[in-house]
Amino acid sequence: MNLHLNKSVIESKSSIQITGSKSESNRLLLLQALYPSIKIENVSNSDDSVLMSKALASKDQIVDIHHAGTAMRFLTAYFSTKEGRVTELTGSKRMKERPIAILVDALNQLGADITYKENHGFPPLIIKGKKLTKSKVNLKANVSSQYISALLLIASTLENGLELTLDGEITSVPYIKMTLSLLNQIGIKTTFEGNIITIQPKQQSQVDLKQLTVESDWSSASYFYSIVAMSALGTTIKLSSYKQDSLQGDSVLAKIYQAFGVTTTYSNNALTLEKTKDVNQDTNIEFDLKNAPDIAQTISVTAFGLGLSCHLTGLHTLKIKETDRLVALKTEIEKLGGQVAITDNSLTLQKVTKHNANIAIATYNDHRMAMAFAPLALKQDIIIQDYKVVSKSYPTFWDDLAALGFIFSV
Ligand SMILES: O=C(O)C1=C[C@@H](OP(=O)(O)O)[C@@H](O)[C@H](O)C1
Ligand SMILES: C=C(OP(=O)(O)O)C(=O)O
Repeated sequence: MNLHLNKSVIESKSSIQITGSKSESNRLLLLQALYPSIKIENVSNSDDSVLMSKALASKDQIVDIHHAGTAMRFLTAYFSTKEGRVTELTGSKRMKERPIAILVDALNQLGADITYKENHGFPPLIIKGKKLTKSKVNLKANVSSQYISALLLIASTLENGLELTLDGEITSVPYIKMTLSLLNQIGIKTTFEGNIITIQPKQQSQVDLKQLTVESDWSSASYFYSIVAMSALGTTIKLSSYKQDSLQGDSVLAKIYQAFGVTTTYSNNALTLEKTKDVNQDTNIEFDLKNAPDIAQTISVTAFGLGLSCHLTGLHTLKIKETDRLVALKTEIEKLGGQVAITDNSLTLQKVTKHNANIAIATYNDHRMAMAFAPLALKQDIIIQDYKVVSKSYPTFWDDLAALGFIFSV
C-alpha cells in the first residue's frame, strides 16, 4: 500500500516520545531470559523486539523471527546453549540471504551443534542445544558486530566464561561496547583490550534484582534530525527519554547534524533539536559511518533534500542488511533526480537542486528506506510504497509525523 505525502510545513513540537532502543531492548530481553531477576523499563515496541520476546518465551520447535537481524543472531547463540532442546530458527526470505556462518562456526568451535537446513552459511538453522564446553574462540570482526554481541550475551553462562579474539578490522564497535556495558550493569565482569574480549562466568543466583531503563532509540531520532534540518530556521522538536552519555553509537547524530545546521541541547532527560543555521550550498557532507551504519540512509537523504553533495564511507555492512541499502539508496535517489555513485563501502551524492516530485519510493522491506525518505515531503510531494514497513523498528512513526503537521493519505 502506498502513502501519499503532500508537501508539508511542520510546527515546532514539544513532546515526541519514541520508545526504547531496539538494540538495547533485544540484548536485555535475552539477558532477562538468562537472569530472570532483571526488570526492564521502556522496552522497545518495535516488531523486532516483540518477536525477540515471543521467541524467548516460545516452546515451539520452529521459531520464525521474520526480518529481525539481531534476534536471528542473538537467538542462535541462546538456543545453542539450551541443553536437550532442538530448535529450527528461521526468518523471512531476506533473512535467508543474510550470512550467519561466522557466528555458527564460532559457536560450533565452542562445542555447539548447529547445522543448515537449506543453504550452507544461511538461515534456517537446526540448533541442537548442548552444554558448550570450550571457552576460547576467534572470529572475523569486519562483517557484522551482531555475531560478536551474540557470543558475548551468552558467554557468562559458559562454565569458564569466554575469551574472544577478534580478527581483522572491527566494525560497528559501539554496538559491542553497548553489549559489554549492559553486561557490566548486571554485575558481569568483562575486559576489551586490543582485539581480545573476555567475559567472566556468572550464575543465575549471583545476579540480584536489578531494574534497568532502556534509553529511547537514537536511530529512530535520526528522522527528526532530518526533518529539523529541512525546516525553517528556529524550528524545534523535543524528543523525550534521551541522555548525553548514551550507549548507542547513533547518538553521534548530535555531532553530525551540526553540519546541517541543527543544534542539540540536552535537559531533563530530553533532547531538543533546533535549526539554528542555514547551510552554505557549497558544503560537502563527509562522514565515516563504520560505527553508525543505520543512519547512512537518513544522512544521504537529508543531504539530497538540502541540495548538498555528500560522501559517506564505512558502509561495507549495508549490503547485508534488510536490503542492499547502497543499491536501494542509489536507485531511489536517482528516481528523484539525484546522481549517486556507490562502491562496496561508500556512497557519493552529487549536488543537485532540482528534484522530481510525486515519485513513488520503493522500500524493499526496509523500514529505514520508508523513514529516511519521508522527510522529503518538506520539499515536495512524495509517495512511500509499502509504508507499514516502518513497524520493524518504529510502529508509531506515521502517527508522530502526523502530530508534527505532515499531511498524508493512503
Ligand atoms: O547489535 C545491534 O543491535 C546492531 C548492530 C548493527 O549491525 P552490524 O554490526 O551488522 O553493522 C546495526 O546495523 C543493527 O541495526 C543493530
Ligand atoms: C540493520 C538493522 O537491523 P537488523 O540487522 O537487526 O535486522 C536496522 O535496524 O537498521
